[in-house]
Amino acid sequence: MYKIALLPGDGIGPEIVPQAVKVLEAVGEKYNREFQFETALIGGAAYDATGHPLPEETLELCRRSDAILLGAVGGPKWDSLEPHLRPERGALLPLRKALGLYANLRPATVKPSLADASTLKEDIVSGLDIMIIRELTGGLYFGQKHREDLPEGGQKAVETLEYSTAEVERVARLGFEMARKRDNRLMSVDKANVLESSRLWREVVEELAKEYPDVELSHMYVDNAAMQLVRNPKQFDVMVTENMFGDILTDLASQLTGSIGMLPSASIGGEVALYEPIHGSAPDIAGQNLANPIATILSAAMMLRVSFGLEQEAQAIEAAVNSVLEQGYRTGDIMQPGMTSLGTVEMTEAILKELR
Ligand SMILES: NC(=O)c1ccc[n+]([C@@H]2O[C@H](COP(=O)([O-])OP(=O)(O)OC[C@H]3O[C@@H](n4cnc5c(N)ncnc54)[C@H](O)[C@@H]3O)[C@@H](O)[C@H]2O)c1
Ligand SMILES: CC(C)[C@H](C(=O)O)[C@@H](O)C(=O)O
Ligand SMILES: [Mg+2]
Repeated sequence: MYKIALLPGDGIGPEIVPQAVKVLEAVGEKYNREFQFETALIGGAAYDATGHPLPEETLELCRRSDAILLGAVGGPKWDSLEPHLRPERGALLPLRKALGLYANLRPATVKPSLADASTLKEDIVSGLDIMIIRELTGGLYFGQKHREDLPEGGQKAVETLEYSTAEVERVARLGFEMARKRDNRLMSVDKANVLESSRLWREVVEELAKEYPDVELSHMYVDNAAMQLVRNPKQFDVMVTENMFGDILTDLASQLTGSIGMLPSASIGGEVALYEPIHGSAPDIAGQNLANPIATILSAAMMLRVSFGLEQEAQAIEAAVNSVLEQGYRTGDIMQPGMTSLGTVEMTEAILKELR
């Protein structure tokens, strides 16, 4: 029996997480696996109910679960709260930190039938399969932050960007290990021409490379990496980068796959892993049955593979998703002429039909 903590959160979160649950239940029935779900509040929803975006009970549930599935947090309703009470800074980041989830795996793969949904030309993206590893508990996000009033009026805002050797080494090691499981190529992305933290990053990665002579290591500055992802994304296999660069590059990469609604993620490195789509709470489409549930459903598939070692079950979900897309079913974000437009729930039903 696998205990899964569900944290739907805000916006489209409470719409998409139940879709992934239905898919997990169907997989459980088919392969005779038992999943037990327990739901907790996080983000704005938790703030509204308890006065804090990350209640102690939520953290405690996560700690005694085998894996966590999160929807998304945040939205305009909570944007003017004090930073420590905001869903992003008060819940999501502290949750990742508290659980020690220092590596975030974000695979950008273009499904065979979706190559023409990309903003790029089909031949540039078809067959694309990149694994971006984003450092998740360091860098600017977790540096010191403060504000100062200036004598001449106005303020100064300060954030520090810090990385230690150990922080770089553990995530880079994961990059090398991942490269070994794939095409033996690792691209480390930094800004070593300007940032001291990136100079250290590069030195540590270079040093570690001695342990992985079979892996072809390259370095690229982040500005160039953004450009190369659009110019010729298939040059990449595994990429590893720091927190903020990874945040930005993965939203960019998601568009190569057709939509941000397609890109799942796994945050690992601690005792219990967290799975979530890379997108946010999409307030503009929330509550309208418009959200693409596939990123969350594929995050559940990653959970089966990475946390539970259920490879066959994970593949069954991925195959069902591919098959539904091949049949021409689309949510609004990946809609193309001649295809059948479905809502969040109907897309899930189509996937469930394939799965059963
Ligand atoms: N992990 C998280 O919880 C997370 C991640 C990113 C943003 N956020 C938060 O979400 C809120 C909104 O942020 P944003 O608008 O910058 O980013 P967003 O990812 O929520 O939305 C960006 C655009 O993509 C669309 N989109 C996102 N997910 C979709 C899906 N599944 N199906 C179809 N379309 C989808 C949205 O409609 C919107 O047009 C903010 O409060 C932000 O801080 C949370
Ligand atoms: C909401 C925000 C804090 C978060 C991040 O920047 O890590 C999000 O953009 C993500 O990609 O998961
Ligand atoms: Mg992001």
